[in-house]
Amino acid sequence: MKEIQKIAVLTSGGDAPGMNAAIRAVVRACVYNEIQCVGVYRGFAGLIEGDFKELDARSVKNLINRGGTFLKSARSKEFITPEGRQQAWEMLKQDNIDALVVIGGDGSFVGASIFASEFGFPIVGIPATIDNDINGTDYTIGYDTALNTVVDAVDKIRDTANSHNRLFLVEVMGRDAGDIALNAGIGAGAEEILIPEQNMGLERLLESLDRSKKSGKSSSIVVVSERGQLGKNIFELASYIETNLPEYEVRVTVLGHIQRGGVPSCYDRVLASRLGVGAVDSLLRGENSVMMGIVHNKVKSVPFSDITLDFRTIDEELIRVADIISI
Ligand SMILES: Nc1ncnc2c1ncn2[C@@H]1O[C@H](COP(=O)(O)OP(=O)(O)O)[C@@H](O)[C@H]1O
Ligand SMILES: O=P(O)(O)OC[C@H]1O[C@](O)(COP(=O)(O)O)[C@@H](O)[C@@H]1O
Ligand SMILES: [Mg+2]
Repeated sequence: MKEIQKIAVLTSGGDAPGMNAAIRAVVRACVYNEIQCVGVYRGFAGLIEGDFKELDARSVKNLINRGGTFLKSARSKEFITPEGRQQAWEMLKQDNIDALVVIGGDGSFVGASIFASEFGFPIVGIPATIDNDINGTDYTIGYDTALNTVVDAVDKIRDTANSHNRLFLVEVMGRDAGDIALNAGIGAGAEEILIPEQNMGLERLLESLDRSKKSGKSSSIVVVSERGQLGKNIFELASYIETNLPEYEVRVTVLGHIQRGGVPSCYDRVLASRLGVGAVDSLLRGENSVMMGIVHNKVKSVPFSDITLDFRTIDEELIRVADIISI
């Protein structure tokens, strides 16, 4: 195996608060181990174009507290083609890069895994996405900050909902994962939480809202994951509720991309720092095609083959708690 002397790092897919802290940790772990570090701009797109920049310890100053990613991120259609990946490999070879750290989400790891096996190129992943939808790690970088952003927003919505006796439907992100909706929903005291993993059905939703009204609740918050299962978008759902339960005055708030920005929480900064150092350690141990995960608060290498499996479970205990505390 070739000794690792130069590592490249990139951020890919949807950005997440804490990505900068992860890049910083990778760069500084390289400096600590006397290895060169190269930043790749715009994820796999910049890899294909050879958009690289040498980074040293001072290049990543004043970044630990900043949201977004200073290396920028992208979703690259070209990297999905064999020609695109071949071009990326040429660029890495041309710059004498020995290994790559990919900071991104599930999609980025599918691409990284294919690339690593096609070219036998050492790659280690760092999970960063607000969605928390990656098997093999208890938490992804950015998720904690996004939860706090959602809870803060819903707290504000609660003030106005209560003043006007209204029902608010609040849409949150999460692609196909209900983690943000379920946890922020519990944290913000939502009346109902609609997640993609569970279809509660329109009838049960109406029954529940009807019960709430009769139990004396004057205002309510329903947190709806962006891919709810009820077959209606959030605006259609609002009209459906108003038609069937005319006693409710309904308003809709779509939180959107504010969930992806902002100052990373302390938890995300610490997680990003641990996983960044762990990624460089992992490459220096000779590992390849693994993601650094956090499992029971310990940093752990998880093979890409285990995390790209298409299964997701939602914690039934959380659903039960949400039901009980919204009575
Ligand atoms: N099957 C694949 N083959 C090659 N590259 C892929 C594949 N799936 C995803 N990627 C790459 O990973 C990028 C990021 O994936 P995406 O799902 O958009 O975000 P995330 O990594 O945050 O889940 C894609 O734009 C693409 O370049
Ligand atoms: O930024 P875009 O392209 O609008 O994509 C929105 C999607 O990105 C996310 O914010 C993050 O997802 P990824 O980390 O997989 O990119 C999802 O919650 C959302 O469905
Ligand atoms: Mg994803």
